[in-house]
Amino acid sequence: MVDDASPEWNLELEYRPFSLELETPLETADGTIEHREGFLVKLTDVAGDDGSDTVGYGEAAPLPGWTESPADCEAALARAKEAARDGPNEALEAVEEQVAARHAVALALADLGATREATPLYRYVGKGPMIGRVPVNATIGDGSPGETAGAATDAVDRGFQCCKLKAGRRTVAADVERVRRVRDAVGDDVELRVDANEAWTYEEAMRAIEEFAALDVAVLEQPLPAGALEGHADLREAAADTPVSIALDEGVLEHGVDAICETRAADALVLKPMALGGIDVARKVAAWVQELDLTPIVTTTIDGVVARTGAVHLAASIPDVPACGLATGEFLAEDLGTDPVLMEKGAAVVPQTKGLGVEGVWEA
Ligand SMILES: O=C(O)CCC(=O)C1=CC=C[C@@H](O)[C@@H]1C(=O)O
Ligand SMILES: [Mg+2]
Repeated sequence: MVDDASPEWNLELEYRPFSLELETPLETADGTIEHREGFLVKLTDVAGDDGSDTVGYGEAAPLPGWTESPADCEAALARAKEAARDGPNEALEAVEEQVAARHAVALALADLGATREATPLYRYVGKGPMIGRVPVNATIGDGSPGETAGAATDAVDRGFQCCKLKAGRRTVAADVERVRRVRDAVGDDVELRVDANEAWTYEEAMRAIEEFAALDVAVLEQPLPAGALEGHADLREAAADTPVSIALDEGVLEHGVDAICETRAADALVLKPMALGGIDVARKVAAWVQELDLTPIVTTTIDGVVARTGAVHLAASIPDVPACGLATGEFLAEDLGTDPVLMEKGAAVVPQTKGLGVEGVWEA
C-alpha cells in the first residue's frame, strides 16, 4: 500500500515490451536461460500548472517456472494502466496476483516517490543509513570442470570474493570434481556456493554435502525439489557440523517463510524480488527472515538494468546483507539502458542519486 498521506497523485502508466539476448547463456539444472523478455514500465506523475512531471521506471521480466506467463503479465499491466488513473493503490491492486507485473508497478511507484523526495531508492524504502556498497557473488554457469574453474578464476581476478556455481546437470561426482577444480584454482579465501536448482535426491545431496564440506563450500542452494521441506530439514541437520549452510530458493516460493522456519528447513533464503512480487514485498520478507535468525540473500532473475538496479537498492536497504546475486548484468549482450551500478572488488557500488538512478531507458 502506498501511504495515503502522500501528496496528490495524477498518474499515467505506460509500458512497452523488450527482448534482451544473453551474451553468455546461463546453464542451470533447470534449463538454459538464453534471452529475457519483458516489459518496461514508465509511470509519470503529471504535475499541475505549478510544477514539472516526475517519472518512475519499473520492469516486469516474467521467467517460466518463477512468475506468471508473459501473456498474463501483459494483461495485468494493461489493467494497471487503466487503474493507475485512480491512484497508486488501485494500480497495485490490478497486478496483485501477477508477481512480475506487480514488481514493475511497485518499483515504478517507489522510483517515482524517491525521485520526488530527491532520495536514493534504498533510503526511501528502508529509511536506514547511507550505504556505499553491497557485497555480491559472481554467478557461474553449469559448464565443464575447465570452463567452471576458468570462469571462477576470471571472477576472482576481477575482484569477486564469492562465487556461486550452478550444478546438478551431471553426476554428483562430476559436480564435486568441478568444485574441487574451482577450489584449487581460487584458493582457500574465496567463498564458494553451489546452486543445484532442485536436481538431487536426498542421497545425492547427502553425498554432495559430505564432499563439499571438505572443500569448504559455504552454501548449498536448493539441492532437492521445492516440495521437499522435510528432506531439506534433514539435510540441514546433517550439515549442522559442517561449513555447509542450506539455502532455499524455489522452496521459498512454494512454502513461504513460516513453513520453512517451523520445519527448520534452511539457514538462508534466496529472495528474488521479481518472483516475490516486488522489492517492497521482498523487503518485508527479508526483515521477517532476519527476525527469525535466517539469512536473506537477494538475487536477480537475470534482469534488465531497471530491475537489477532495484534489487541492488533492495539489498542496500537490508542491514548486514551477505553477498548477493546481483552481478548478473554481465550475462546480457544488450541492456535497457546505461548501468548506474559499478561492480568493484566484489561489491556493487550503490547509486546515491535520487530514485533508482537509472536514466534514459525510455528514450533508448
Ligand atoms: O544468484 C545469483 O547469483 C544470480 C541469479 C541466479 O542464479 C538465478 C536467476 C534466475 C534463475 C535461476 O536459475 C537462478 C537461481 O536459481 O538462483
Ligand atoms: Mg537458485
